[in-house]
Amino acid sequence: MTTDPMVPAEDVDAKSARIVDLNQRRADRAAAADGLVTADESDVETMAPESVTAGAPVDPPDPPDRLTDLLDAPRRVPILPAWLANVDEARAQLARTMAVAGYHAGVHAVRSPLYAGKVAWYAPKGAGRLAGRVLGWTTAETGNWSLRQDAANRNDAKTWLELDRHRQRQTSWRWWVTAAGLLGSLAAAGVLYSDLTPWWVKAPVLAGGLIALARYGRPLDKPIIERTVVKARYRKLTAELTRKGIMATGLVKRPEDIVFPAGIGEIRRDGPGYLAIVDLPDGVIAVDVVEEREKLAGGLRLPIDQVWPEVMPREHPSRLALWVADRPVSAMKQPAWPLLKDGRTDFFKPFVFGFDPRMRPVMYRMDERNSLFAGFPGSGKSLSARVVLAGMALDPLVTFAVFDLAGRGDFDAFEPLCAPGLFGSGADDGTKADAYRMLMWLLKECDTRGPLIKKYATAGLNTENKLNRAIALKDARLRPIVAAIDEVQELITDPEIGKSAAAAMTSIVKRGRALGIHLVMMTQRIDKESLPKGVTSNIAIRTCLAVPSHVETDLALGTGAYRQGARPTQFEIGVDAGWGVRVGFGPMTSVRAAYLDRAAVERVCRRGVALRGDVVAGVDLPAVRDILDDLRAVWVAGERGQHWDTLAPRLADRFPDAYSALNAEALSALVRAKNIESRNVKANGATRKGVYLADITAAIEQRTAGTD
Ligand SMILES: Nc1ncnc2c1ncn2[C@@H]1O[C@H](COP(=O)(O)OP(=O)(O)OP(=O)(O)O)[C@@H](O)[C@H]1O
Repeated sequence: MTTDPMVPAEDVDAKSARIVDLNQRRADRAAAADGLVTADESDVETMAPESVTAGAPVDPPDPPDRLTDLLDAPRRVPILPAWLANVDEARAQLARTMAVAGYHAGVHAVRSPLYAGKVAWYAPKGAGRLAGRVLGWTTAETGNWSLRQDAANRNDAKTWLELDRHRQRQTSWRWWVTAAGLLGSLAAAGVLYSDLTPWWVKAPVLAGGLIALARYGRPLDKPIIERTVVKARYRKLTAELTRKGIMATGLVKRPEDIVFPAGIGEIRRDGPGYLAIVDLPDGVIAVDVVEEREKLAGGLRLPIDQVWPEVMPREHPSRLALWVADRPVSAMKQPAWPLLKDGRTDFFKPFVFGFDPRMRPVMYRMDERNSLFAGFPGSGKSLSARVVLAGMALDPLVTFAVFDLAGRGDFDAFEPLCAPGLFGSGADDGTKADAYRMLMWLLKECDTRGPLIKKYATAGLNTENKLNRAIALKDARLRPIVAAIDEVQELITDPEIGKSAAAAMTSIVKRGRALGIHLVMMTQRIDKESLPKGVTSNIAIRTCLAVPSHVETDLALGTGAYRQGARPTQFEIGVDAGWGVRVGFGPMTSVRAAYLDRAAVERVCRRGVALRGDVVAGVDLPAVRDILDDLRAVWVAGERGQHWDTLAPRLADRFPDAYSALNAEALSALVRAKNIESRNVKANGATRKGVYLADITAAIEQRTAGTD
């Protein structure tokens, strides 16, 4: 119901109506809009605008200058600068300073012959120019001559004579000064030239004098020393600039609608850049601005790599965090990985994985999680995952299993950490079969670990039925396992073992989490076949590196990730290698893994082997099974044929080590790979897909005949 806000509701007679002169009312409203008269108060369409309270200034503040301000200042500058208070920081600062000094010394040393040539060329010119200047001053001609000339041109003899008299008065004493200066200079030169002056005074004074003369003699636009530093494009972010940038996205109509929220909206330094937090107007959400990052960067007149708009997790969707770096982030040098030279990690605690655009450390955590690294070839998946494995090498309790199905050798450094049978590198069927066998071993571990952990939990080593460090330390059978598979899509899409491998992985990521089993998977093919939902949806930590579209983003990070602001699509392969968007541990963040080259990884792995006392315990891998023999072993006498969905559980019951995750589809794929057809089988009163015993027997006989 619409009511007149100026009239109390009880006074309104719903049936009554006012007779209004419409022409007069229109004229009034137009005049009111122009601010000429106040519109009629009883006009329901006329509203007094709410009073607007201007917020506090948000630009970075100037330092307080009054004593009371200083005393009341809520934040104080630390007594020691941050880089001095922290030993690592101080060391890094010193190293940076030395590196910069070394660089400049080198650059100028190489150019020194050029500089010497320039000095030799310009110094005589400088000497001539200096002599001319001194002479001009001594004779008092400088300035006076042109004035006299002017008087002469005007035939003004009186002025000319007056000017000349003035010049003579000046020059009479100046000659004395010049003569004294000349004598002093000659004496100084004599002392300098004599044996009284050691060479180490002579040389720098002479060089300094020549350089000074050359500087005086050179044209203004021809410096002697070349510029070696091109200053980075640096912009201090202000409220005006922030508004300008956001306006450039075209999403907001009026700059004043972009509000800096009280308390947190003050633009401030944050790492090597500025951070602004803004509230966007109604109907505009932060993701929209993230989407328009290019236009935003254009509005700020900065390279895109310097502009990092972000959605703020746990805030309302219209709140945007805009971080503007001092330099393009890809050109910034990342801090070194803190575990590079020493230190240990703990499977059950976070460790540093990489750094965000603001160069803040980003942590990684292994317990109760699994990992996925997805991205296009060259995006940096293998190197990113390698940092996770390198971190785990530094926990002596961790058992390793690593399979590199690309076979490029990115993971060779981890071989000494893996038990026999748990390392493989190659794009061949043998390596795939070994990786599959490793999955069977993990399934077996899932079966045996549960009851053991339960026993320790009841004994008071944990309040939940989950593996913790105390239990892992107590029982060698319960050491945490980190199992990595690079190019996992090769295994998942294998026509023979792919289906059962995917089923095994689904089971492992679901069950192994609480049992201290962490699967790390890497893939460059991001589609439904290579990344089955059953596997990915159960993986907690997912990192999506450079990908071409929102489809891959959502497949890798989970449905809706793109809508929530994940933009791995903006990373460029090559320049941005190693950058990815990560979800699953802390808020969604852009992170670049610490850069560890092959030598660094090898050093870390050697430390890992030493931490394990140079001993890597063997594991009890399940026997290699033959599916046809096993099917025969579970066949019930009298059956001609049987359905896949009956045979799969039979196999799982009889040989749990190998088949506990097997489903009908995976079994069918395994058997079809042996050239046996999947056929309609009538059994137990129903017809479904399955296999006939005769076909199995024939295939076995054929195989035996072939090997004889
Ligand atoms: N964190 C990083 N920092 C700097 N450079 C990196 C980083 N990660 C990767 N790179 C660079 O990117 C290159 C490719 O990395 P990587 O081999 O990990 O890519 P990939 O995605 O695994 O490729 P592929 O799918 O072909 O195996 C590396 O050789 C390295 O030069």
